[in-house]
Amino acid sequence: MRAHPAASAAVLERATRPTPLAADTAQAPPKLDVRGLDFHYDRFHALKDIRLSIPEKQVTALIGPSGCGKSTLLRVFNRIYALYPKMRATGQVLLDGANILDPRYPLNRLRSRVGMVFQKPVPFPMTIFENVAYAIRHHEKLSKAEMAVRVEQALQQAALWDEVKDKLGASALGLSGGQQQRLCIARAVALRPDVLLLDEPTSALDPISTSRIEQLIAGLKNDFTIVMVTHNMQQAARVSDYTAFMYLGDLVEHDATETIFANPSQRQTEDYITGRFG
Ligand SMILES: Nc1ncnc2c1ncn2[C@@H]1O[C@H](COP(=O)(O)OP(=O)(O)OP(=O)(O)O)[C@@H](O)[C@H]1O
Repeated sequence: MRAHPAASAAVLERATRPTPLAADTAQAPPKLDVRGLDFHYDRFHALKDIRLSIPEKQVTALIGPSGCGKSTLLRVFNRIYALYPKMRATGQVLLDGANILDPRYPLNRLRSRVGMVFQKPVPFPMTIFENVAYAIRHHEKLSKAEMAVRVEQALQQAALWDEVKDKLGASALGLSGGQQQRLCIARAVALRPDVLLLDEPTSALDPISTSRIEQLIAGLKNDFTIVMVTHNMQQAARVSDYTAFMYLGDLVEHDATETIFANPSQRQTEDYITGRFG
């Protein structure tokens, strides 16, 4: 078995850090439980009978070649497709046991429980404070003092507070790309969701900002269940506890990250992580 050298180094480095044993988390009920999920863009069958258990307060990475369905799966987890009549999902995605694909599951509730951060940071054209407060106001009525505390908490959680505490009234558009992405993370965590979805959160960032976001993710999993799409296998190896490999709409293999990178059970996974395709 020939694992990707850089990814192997990252796995080795991680091995020195304490991570919960797979057996521990396997006993806990999954936070998200995907059962027989199929997804169609009109006639195109983009996800095929996906079955996947996502453990609570762990980082699960979705990897695979371009077009395999990673972003589609991530977007199903907060039902973005519901906006488009020709897209449909069948099967079940249970969040704490309740099927979020059921149209009776209120979209507002889903959006407050499952937050999403996109590839390119998209701050609103308003102040740094308002970027975070705006999201909270949509879901909760807080006093001015409570709001100030919540905004500070969210910015602290996103490791941005120290850099912006003296300019909360300045435009968010004046922040650097890496700071803007952390602001988007602050906006998402401000709602105190259970699950954070990260769609290639560092692909538009420089290496230093990328490293800050990776450190941030390692801390955020104390509070949130994280599902992350990444093209960067070293990043998956460094940051995630579990990795799911997808190919042409199928979920080929899902296991502890160490296992996927050091000893995958499927040939396609091995070929992908050793750089033979993708
Ligand atoms: N809005 C859409 N309408 C029709 N087909 C789509 C749409 N979005 C995605 N697809 C198709 O669904 C498949 C999965 O796309 P998806 O974006 O989920 O892949 P991905 O693994 O995230 O790719 P990438 O790594 O390039 O972002 C692809 O074949 C894509 O062309």
